Amino acid sequence: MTWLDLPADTGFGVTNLPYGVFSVGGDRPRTGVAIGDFVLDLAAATGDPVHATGSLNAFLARGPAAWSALRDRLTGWFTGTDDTVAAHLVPRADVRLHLPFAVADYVDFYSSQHHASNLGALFRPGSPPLTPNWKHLPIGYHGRAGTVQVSGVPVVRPSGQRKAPADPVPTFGPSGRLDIEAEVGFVVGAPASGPVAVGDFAAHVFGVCVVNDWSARDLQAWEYVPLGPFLGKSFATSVSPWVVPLAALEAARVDPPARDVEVLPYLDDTKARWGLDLRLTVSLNGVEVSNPPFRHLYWTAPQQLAHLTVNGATLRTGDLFASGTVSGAEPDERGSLLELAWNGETPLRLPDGSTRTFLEDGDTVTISATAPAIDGTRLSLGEVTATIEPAR
Ligand SMILES: O=C(O)/C=C/C(=O)CC(=O)CC(=O)O
Ligand SMILES: [Ca+2]
Ligand SMILES: [Mg+2]
Repeated sequence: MTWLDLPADTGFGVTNLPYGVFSVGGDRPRTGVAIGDFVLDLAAATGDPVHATGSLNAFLARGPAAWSALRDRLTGWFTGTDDTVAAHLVPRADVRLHLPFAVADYVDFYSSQHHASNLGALFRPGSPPLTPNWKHLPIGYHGRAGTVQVSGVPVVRPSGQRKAPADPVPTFGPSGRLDIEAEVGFVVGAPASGPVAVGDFAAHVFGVCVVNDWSARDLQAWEYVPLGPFLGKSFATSVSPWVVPLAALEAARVDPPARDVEVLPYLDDTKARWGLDLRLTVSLNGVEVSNPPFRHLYWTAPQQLAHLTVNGATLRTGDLFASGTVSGAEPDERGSLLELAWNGETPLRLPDGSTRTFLEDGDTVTISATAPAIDGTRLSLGEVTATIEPAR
């Protein structure tokens, strides 16, 4: 129960309590917690200067005991009889949401077997869809932290080198194959000076957000051999403004899919089952085009984190690692346009009569996600949206 007047299907109920950074008018960005159609001003409600810094990092660095203490306090405030904190609620419609954390390092994985098989077929026809290493380790690459931007910030079409197989030489110009990648991001709170065992995942990772890893497929296809993605993915990565704590996702935990190849001991997750029953929705210009299911991801976030640090690489507060594109088995569960329109062979038909193979200038892409909550409702991870601006 709560004294708050919450819309029935809010998605931001008392079992969610995601953290973000907001401002009203031109005032200073500070930490807030989304609740119903409101944001609780944590700087004002707690008086703790850690929430007045304009970024979640200092709070995230405090670690899991501090995270759960504040979550308990918030739950107490919202479910008790004393409505004192009501004075610090701001209508969500009035706030501007900022990038919630300063991104330290950004890593992107490749953990959906359906996505990896589809991309293998499209990028490497004639070779087996999965590379020989795929079921032995979670493949990933280090991305560009400085170009991670919050939902709502436009994406400028990148330019670069591209060379189709039939072209004799590369040419330079705006990408003609601008794409999306629907992903889930994991935000590191507590740092680590070396390997993080799969069982220590929740001691370091604070929460999750929705990610769109924009990808220029023509730039990517020409540049990626042999070192992997570079400029085709480094121009922009968009994240949702709310970070949902892992503590809110207990009811979403499911067994990961059966693995058919034995993994090395450091990747054994039988004691840390972190499959997550998240459902993503991808909309293009307001039209739903895909519903990628997260629960089938072959590699889970604890395995990704264990792999990311197993060589001794340190972990910093604000590190972001994304799941990789989430694609399900069905054609309408794919997380990229490259897959949805199958390399341009089966264009998407939109209700206005137009078709899409890749993004056009002016297109708006929105990715949202939900998860089961402990009270039987579905909680919202919010959404990540952006509109494409012409190349400069
Ligand atoms: O298979 C390839 O060569 C390329 C794959 C991707 O572009 C996917 C990627 O960035 C990782 C992911 O999001 O799953
Ligand atoms: Ca990606
Ligand atoms: Mg990127």
